[in-house]
Formats: sequence, C-alpha cells, structure tokens
Amino acid sequence: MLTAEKLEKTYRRHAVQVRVLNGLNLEVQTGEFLSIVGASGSGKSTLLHLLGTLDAPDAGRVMLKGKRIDNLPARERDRLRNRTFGYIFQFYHLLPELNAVDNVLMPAYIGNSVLNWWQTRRQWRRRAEDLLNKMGLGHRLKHRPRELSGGEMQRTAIARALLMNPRVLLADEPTGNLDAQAGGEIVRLLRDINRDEGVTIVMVTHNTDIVSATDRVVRMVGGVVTDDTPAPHQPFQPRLAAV
Ligand SMILES: Nc1ncnc2c1ncn2[C@@H]1O[C@H](COP(=O)(O)OP(=O)(O)OP(=O)(O)O)[C@@H](O)[C@H]1O
Repeated sequence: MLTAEKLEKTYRRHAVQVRVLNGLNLEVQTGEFLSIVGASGSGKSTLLHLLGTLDAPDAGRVMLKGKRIDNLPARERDRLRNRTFGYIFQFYHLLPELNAVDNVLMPAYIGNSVLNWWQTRRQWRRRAEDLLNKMGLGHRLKHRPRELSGGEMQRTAIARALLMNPRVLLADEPTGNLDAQAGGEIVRLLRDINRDEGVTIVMVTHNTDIVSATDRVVRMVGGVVTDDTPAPHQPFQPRLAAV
C-alpha cells in the first residue's frame, strides 16, 4: 500500500553534503507491522519522513495505494498528513501548556476547516477521552505533559496519532526515551492497534528486543535496504491489565 521507489535524498548545509538515501526501495503491505532497524545515520528517520510526506525526496517516488504522494500540492499533502497518517516521535512532541485531552485533540483543531469543528466539538472531545481511556490514561485526562511519566506521554501521543482514524502509523523510535517496562507497554499497544484496528505500522527502532513484536524487519545500511526478513517471532507477553 505504501511504496518507496528508488528514493534518493541528500542534505546540503553550506559546502557539506550528506547523501542519506541511495535509491532505496521498500514496499509496505496493508495491515502489516514493519520495523526498520540500522546503525545510527543509516537514514531510517529520513526514510520515515519521506514515507509520511514530512519531507520530499530529491529523486524517486512515494506511492500510497498506487497514487504518487511525494509531490502533492500543499493542500492535498496537509490533508493526507492530517487524515491518513499518524505520527509518533521519540520525544512525544506534546504541547506543554495543553492537558492530555487537548493535546489529543490537536489534529482535529488543525483539520478544522474540513471537519466543521464547532458543531461537533463535544463528539471530538468524547473521542479523545475514549482514546485516552483505551491507553489506560482515564485518570490523567486533565494532566499536562510535565505531570505525566514518559510512558504516559507516549501513550498520549499515540492517542493523538489515532484521533483522525489514520490508515498508517509512522513511529520514530517510540520507545527510545523509555525504560524497558514502559517501552514494552508501548509496543504491546501498537501491536494491539495493528491487530484490532488493522492500522498499518512502520516503526523505526534501535531496540532489538521489540522487533519480535512486529511482522517484518527491514535493515538499512548506507541509505539502502540490505535485509528484509520476517521478524523472529517469540511469545510476546500479554498486555498489562492497566493498558
Ligand atoms: N535536516 C538535516 N540536515 C542535514 N543533515 C541531516 C538532516 N537530517 C539528517 N541529517 C543527516 O543525515 C544522516 C541520516 O540521518 P537519519 O536521522 O535519517 O539517520 P537515522 O538512521 O535515523 O539515525 P539515528 O538512528 O541516529 O536516529 C545523518 O548523518 C544526519 O546527520
């Protein structure tokens, strides 16, 4: 459903050029949970940004369900980012002055013009609260980010990513700032979302333990895919009661 074709990307800063993607090809299937691994600097985050139209390639194409998306006009691209993709980052990117519910509601505020926000405000708020409840955060609805643990902040960020019912979640090191237990909970949540809602997930990770929760592991070296294998499935711990 989501395809990278011969992607090339070079960053230029003054006289310095860093060639990051070198004709990378990747095909993500509908409904799969894919992890991308590789050494630091191999281009994993760059690839994720290109797949999610947060940045554009120098050459090559990104296709979603057969339609080219790397060169869309700004309006269409914004709509795609708002409605089709959900983004999860290592450092959560929550707004510090907003409580958990209002952080989760941000994509609806941003999509305001197409969503007739004012008529349905109460419904959106209920949906945000339901998502936070599902994330085990029913008792943290009014808390601001600084009053939440790292795991709770990431679960809030996941609720925000799910608000608009995206078809694809793009997660960049979602457990990178968490201890093993909180990280395990996050991956279990992602696994459940993938399984229960059929959301396709592409996750960049350094954590070799958590790739066993995914369907497929792609390894990047020097801006290309060098290995593409089914994940070594191990019995995965059941979901914690609180989550
Ligand atoms: N905006 C930018 N401007 C200039 N160089 C950049 C930019 N973003 C990334 N780079 C460089 O591109 C290379 C690849 O970066 P990228 O973040 O894609 O790698 P990564 O595999 O995700 O690394 P890590 O695992 O450390 O997060 C790095 O050498 C980085 O310094």
